[in-house]
Amino acid sequence: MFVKHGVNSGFSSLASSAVLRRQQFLIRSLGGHSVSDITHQKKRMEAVKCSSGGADAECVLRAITPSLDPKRHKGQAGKIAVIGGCREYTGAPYFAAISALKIGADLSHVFCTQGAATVIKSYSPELIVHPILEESYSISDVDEEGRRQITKKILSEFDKWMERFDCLVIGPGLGRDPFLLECVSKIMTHARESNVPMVVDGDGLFLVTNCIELVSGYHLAVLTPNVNEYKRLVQKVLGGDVDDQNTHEELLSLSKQIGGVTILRKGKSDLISDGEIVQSVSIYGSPRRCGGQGDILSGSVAVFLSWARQHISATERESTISRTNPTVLGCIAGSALLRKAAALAFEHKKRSTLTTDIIEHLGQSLEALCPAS
Ligand SMILES: NC(=O)C1=CN([C@@H]2O[C@H](COP(=O)(O)OP(=O)(O)OC[C@H]3O[C@@H](n4cnc5c(N)ncnc54)[C@H](OP(=O)(O)O)[C@@H]3O)[C@@H](O)[C@H]2O)[C@@H](O)CC1
Ligand SMILES: Nc1ncnc2c1ncn2[C@@H]1O[C@H](COP(=O)(O)OP(=O)(O)OP(=O)(O)O)[C@@H](O)[C@H]1O
Ligand SMILES: [Mg+2]
Repeated sequence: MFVKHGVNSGFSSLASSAVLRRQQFLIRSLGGHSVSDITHQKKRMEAVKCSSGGADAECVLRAITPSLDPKRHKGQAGKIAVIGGCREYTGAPYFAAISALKIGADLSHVFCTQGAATVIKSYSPELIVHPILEESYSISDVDEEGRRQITKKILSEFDKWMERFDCLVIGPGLGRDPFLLECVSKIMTHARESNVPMVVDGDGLFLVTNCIELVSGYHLAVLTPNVNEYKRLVQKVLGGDVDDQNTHEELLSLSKQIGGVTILRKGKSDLISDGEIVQSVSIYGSPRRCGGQGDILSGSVAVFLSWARQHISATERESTISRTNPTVLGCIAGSALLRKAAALAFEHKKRSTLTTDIIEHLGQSLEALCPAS
């Protein structure tokens, strides 16, 4: 074990005494690294330590959250798009998209199927909903050429908007319809070509696990697997079962194997790796495991990732935080905020705590860490 866990601490960083062991592990498990690679990794590891000697998630969250500056215009605090929502699921994309707004993004879009769109719009007038996706059942009488035309239209509709987004969230409530997933894989390819960051969750992970090239080597991609999704990823990429004795090493190898994609493994503690470092967030959350908490997380990570990128481009690369991978910072902040909000919601609602209650506490949790004025 090379990650030190602080009691109730935000996120625990690599203890300096563990750096050497970590280097040895990297050399053993990853192989083929030059001395300069290792030195670079060592620098990165040191970079994630706070000046106080023990970085914590709240410190990251505070650093990357932008102030409410009256000079800023609409859109500068973030434009997020969720790609998800189908016949079965309308809650998941709503949770992700509304969480992004509640945290402080200016605009939140949802790209979903027609049937899901009306429902999602009725949940909230704040969301901008695009009913562009199609599932196989709605085009069952369309021939091959017709399907090609539909795919082309979906892509051109999406492309009109794509470059305006600071981050995409791909997968909450997307479903597993083959035609729809095929279209979404093309959307992902376009987004990647345009360097648009993406958080892949839920059925997006089902898609990516079966077609790892979609994200492999893409440094602006974040995967947020739950226990099942992680198991499937490990089986596919590392070719074995999950090893609960070596969680950090396994996550590091998994991320490395997918070319440095950032992975947030959800669980009792959230573990985050970009193939170079491993961080854990273990702030006390809630004992309720109602569905939808992962969706809040994916929307939150998208916003914080965008803010982390803004923060890094606006500051000297000298501070500890600004030298850390923005995708990792986004994961740390998103995880910390969700857990705080879940804890607050549980204090009020106990056994009846639902995802909507947690969403209602996102603002209060953020305010406690970063007062608006
Ligand atoms: N209120 C809402 O709208 C919410 C909607 N949600 C949305 O639900 C979707 C799935 O996410 P999840 O978390 O249930 O996935 P996960 O833990 O892998 O599966 C659990 C078990 O179910 C099965 N299974 C799942 N989907 C299947 C399918 N289409 N067809 C067949 N089997 C399927 C799966 O089987 P397996 O794949 O392991 O064989 C496993 O045994 C995703 O879009 C998410 O965003 C959630 O965010 C919660 C709130
Ligand atoms: N055992 C646990 N103890 C405390 N917190 C947990 C536990 N498991 C998950 N969490 C928290 O809940 C969040 C959502 O994780 P979860 O595993 O429920 O995702 P999910 O299954 O994708 O959710 P969803 O129902 O939205 O799809 C994680 O970020 C994590 O912080
Ligand atoms: Mg999920």
